[in-house]
Amino acid sequence: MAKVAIIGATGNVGRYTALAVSYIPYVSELLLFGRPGREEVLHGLAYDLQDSFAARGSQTDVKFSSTPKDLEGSDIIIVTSGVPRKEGQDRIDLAHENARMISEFAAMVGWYAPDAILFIVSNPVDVMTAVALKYSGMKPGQVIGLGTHLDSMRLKWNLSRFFDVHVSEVHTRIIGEHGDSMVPLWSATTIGGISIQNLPEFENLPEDRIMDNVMNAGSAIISRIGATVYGPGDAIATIVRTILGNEKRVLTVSTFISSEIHNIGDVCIGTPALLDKNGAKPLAINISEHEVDEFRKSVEKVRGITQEVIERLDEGC
Ligand SMILES: NC(=O)c1ccc[n+]([C@@H]2O[C@H](COP(=O)([O-])OP(=O)(O)OC[C@H]3O[C@@H](n4cnc5c(N)ncnc54)[C@H](O)[C@@H]3O)[C@@H](O)[C@H]2O)c1
Ligand SMILES: O=C(O)C[C@H](O)C(=O)O
Repeated sequence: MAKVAIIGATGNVGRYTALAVSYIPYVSELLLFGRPGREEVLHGLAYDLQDSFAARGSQTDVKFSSTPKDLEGSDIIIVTSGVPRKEGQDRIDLAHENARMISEFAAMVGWYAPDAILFIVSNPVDVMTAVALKYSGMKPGQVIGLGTHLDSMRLKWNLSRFFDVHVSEVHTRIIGEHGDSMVPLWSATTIGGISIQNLPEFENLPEDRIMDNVMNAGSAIISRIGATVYGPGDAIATIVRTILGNEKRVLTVSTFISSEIHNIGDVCIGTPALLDKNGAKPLAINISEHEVDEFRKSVEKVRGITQEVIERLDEGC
């Protein structure tokens, strides 16, 4: 049985993530963690979750804390703390502001729970995953970000509607930045196990319109309700369940790649990775020439911003 901690549990994503994660059968303890001064809110949230557990007959223990030592013994620590973007902002605009708090939380996790899996959600998630990797001192496979898993799910949904098939019949993935330079892998997309390019409907597929929907999903939700909540929370819970259950599924998370995809790497970015109880192992894959070019651009963008953010942090700015 496992202990899962959520740093940033009082936020929009943190709250729903707590509920979604509590449905995973391997979770015996849920720790809601926040900064000092947030104890009353954390306490209220713990009470409310307890009521939910009572209502559904769950034995999961829910605790709250702002004391770093309480992170000890966690199997997974999810970080959802950070400033979210507002309408009109890009996720990248949050980089410098969120990097400082992520570096501090990562150092705390590296100290108190060095064997845990550290799972970053805060945006820009690829850059924050690299910051967390550096400042936690943990091994690359132990530090993951939500990456393009949610984007891949958004594409899956759009394709299931276009082909009019059950969503579980669609296998697809998006790699690269969780942002404007994301790359859909049409070469790795199948419907009912058949390559999408071999289906007659493929020639009418409105690729640009679908990718527009996927890329703008976050801002379309934020402009209407202020935050994305259920999509990220359930995407996070899938990844947590995969890791705790040692399920060895291949999901597209942000993780450090050295040269796995066509010799491109030295960055934390969304890439297909095998997930088990030890964390993420990026897969070496071959993709089409066009996809390689687009992925290289995405990597260069994310690597550049990551370097700038880490330099500023190292200078203490
Ligand atoms: N990767 C993804 O797909 C994805 C999806 C949704 C949200 N996010 C990101 O997750 C983060 C949280 O989003 P949200 O909608 O829950 O925001 P929110 O404002 O509702 O919650 C923010 C949380 O961070 C904490 N926090 C804020 N400033 C802090 C500081 N200086 N020190 C410590 N903790 C601090 C708050 O107390 C709160 O718990 C944002 O960065 C958002 O962009 C990422
Ligand atoms: O779009 C955002 O800023 C939130 C998140 O990254 C998302 O894609 O839902």
